[in-house]
Amino acid sequence: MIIAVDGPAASGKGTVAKALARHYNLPHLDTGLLYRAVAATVRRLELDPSKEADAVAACDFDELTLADPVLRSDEVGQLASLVSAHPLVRAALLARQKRFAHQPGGAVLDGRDIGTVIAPDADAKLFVKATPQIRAKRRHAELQSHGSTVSFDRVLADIRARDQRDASRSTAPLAMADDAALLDTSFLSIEASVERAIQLVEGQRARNKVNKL
Ligand SMILES: Nc1ncnc2c1ncn2[C@@H]1O[C@H](COP(=O)(O)OP(=O)(O)O)[C@@H](O)[C@H]1O
Ligand SMILES: Nc1ccn([C@@H]2O[C@H](COP(=O)(O)OP(=O)(O)O)[C@@H](O)[C@H]2O)c(=O)n1
Repeated sequence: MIIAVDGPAASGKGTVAKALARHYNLPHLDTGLLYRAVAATVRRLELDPSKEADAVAACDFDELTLADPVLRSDEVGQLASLVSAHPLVRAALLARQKRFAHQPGGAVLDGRDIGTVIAPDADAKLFVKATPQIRAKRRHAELQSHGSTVSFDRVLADIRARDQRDASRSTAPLAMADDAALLDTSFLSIEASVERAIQLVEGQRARNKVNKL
């Protein structure tokens, strides 16, 4: 079974995707980490994130970069949203994500374009959302817990800028797939979000079975 989980920054998609992977015993890929690794590599090599060729060169990043805590920073998140808008960067990361999604037994992936581009054939698709204020509050708390001193206003402004850039780019913009189920986590605890996500996946699986009859 392939489960696609998409949504904007700090909506809770990673939390839900990890919990679904545990529940269904499936491997999980946080695709945002790939774009963050490209961004961190651009920064380390002092390349220009606005130049497509520079960003493409960084797609050949060292695998160890994926475990670097710097990937979680607000700055790298912003840079990731810049480099991810280049069509050739998306193309360079496409095969790896498609392979992960279509491995035997299935997988759970979270990102921006899983249900629309990486796995349009997914058995279940969720689009996770929450208000910008709530997402900024969660991300701010998360960054603080990792020692960051970034202000709440800065995090909120960055989230809004990233939402705008991710939704308006021409290649694979952040968008809810027509056949995705919406999960608004604004007023749900993590436990309630996960419970609802499992219900939605089960609903989609039941619908698929009926459609196959
Ligand atoms: N429903 C929720 N209620 C409160 N906090 C949440 C909820 N879902 C996620 N979080 C917290 O918000 C932060 C961002 O969640 P995460 O799943 O990483 O978001 P995303 O993958 O969409 O960026 C994390 O610190 C996470 O623990
Ligand atoms: N499938 C994906 C995943 C991430 N991204 C980009 O990578 C950036 C960082 O993604 P992320 O999922 O790590 O960010 P958060 O939602 O965790 O804040 C996003 O702002 C997107 O620009 C993308 O374009 N497509």
